[in-house]
Amino acid sequence: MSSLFVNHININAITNNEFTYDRVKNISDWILNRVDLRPKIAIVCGSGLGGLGERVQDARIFPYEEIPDFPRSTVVGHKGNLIVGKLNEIPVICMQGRFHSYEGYSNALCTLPMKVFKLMGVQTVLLTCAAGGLNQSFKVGDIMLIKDHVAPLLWTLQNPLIGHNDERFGPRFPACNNIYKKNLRDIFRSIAEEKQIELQEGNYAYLGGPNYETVTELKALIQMGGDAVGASTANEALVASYCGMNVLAIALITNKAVIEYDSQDFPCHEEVIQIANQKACVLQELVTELVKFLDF
Ligand SMILES: O=P(O)(O)O[C@@H]1C[C@H](O)[C@@H](CO)O1
Ligand code: HPA
Repeated sequence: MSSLFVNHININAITNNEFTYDRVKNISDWILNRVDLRPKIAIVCGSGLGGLGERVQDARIFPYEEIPDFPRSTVVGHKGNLIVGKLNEIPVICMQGRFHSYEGYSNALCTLPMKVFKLMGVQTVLLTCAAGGLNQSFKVGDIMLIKDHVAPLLWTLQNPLIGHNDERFGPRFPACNNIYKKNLRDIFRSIAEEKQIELQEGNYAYLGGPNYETVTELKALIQMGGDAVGASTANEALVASYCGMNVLAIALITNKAVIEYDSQDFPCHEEVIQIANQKACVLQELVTELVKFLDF
């Protein structure tokens, strides 16, 4: 077993057979037994966006390596802490760092936290990520509300719902035409308007990474309806929605995808982190306000 991984989970398991109800319940109970709060909102912090976790008050911080059967964060800009506490007085559980398939994790494992949230009683999942802008009208630093996704990787055996289906999580054949809830997007938009923060809305194209995309791939993603491209979020949104939780997802445009052949511009993770750090406070402000409206 690689040193990156803890406990008994086979991280190469492609299907969700590895992540049985009992195993997920064990993780959920482990967390619930250590906190008094019962958060109904979960927040996932994307690359460079973990600062949100520092806003959580009365925080109980669990490094991922302490949580049984939990993977570890290996990416720069992802601290690897699960935080339970209050944001703007509202109980939340916050992932300071997520799991990506390019880290060597199957998508079933990348999305395991969504099932843990479900068994903890979470009702709304708020996903954040860094993404490259495909839409030519987007600027670096823009915030994009995700309306829908296109996810070629999830058309393959990397779909996290493949394998035995336990109906206690969700249905065998979940509908996916309404994952990113309009009412939540409307709330988020009105908060942004009130704060006079410009907001974009569009579709997130998901690929597995770790390489950035070729020009032809980027053109194909645009043809498919993508407005921004990234290596996370769609897999989590799929599983959260399958589990019956409400999903709101926000992408910070950290770079413009380079869509010209022979360009000497190149995307890089350092730039992604740098822009995310610069713009994180705007996103944090919006999310901090938002949670007040999500604690139904
Ligand atoms: O976790 P997110 O989706 O925010 O991370 C993005 C996508 C890649 O993991 C990485 C590329 O720089 O940042
Ligand atoms: N492509 C893929 N993932 C990303 C990008 C990108 O341009 N920017 C941030 N995450």
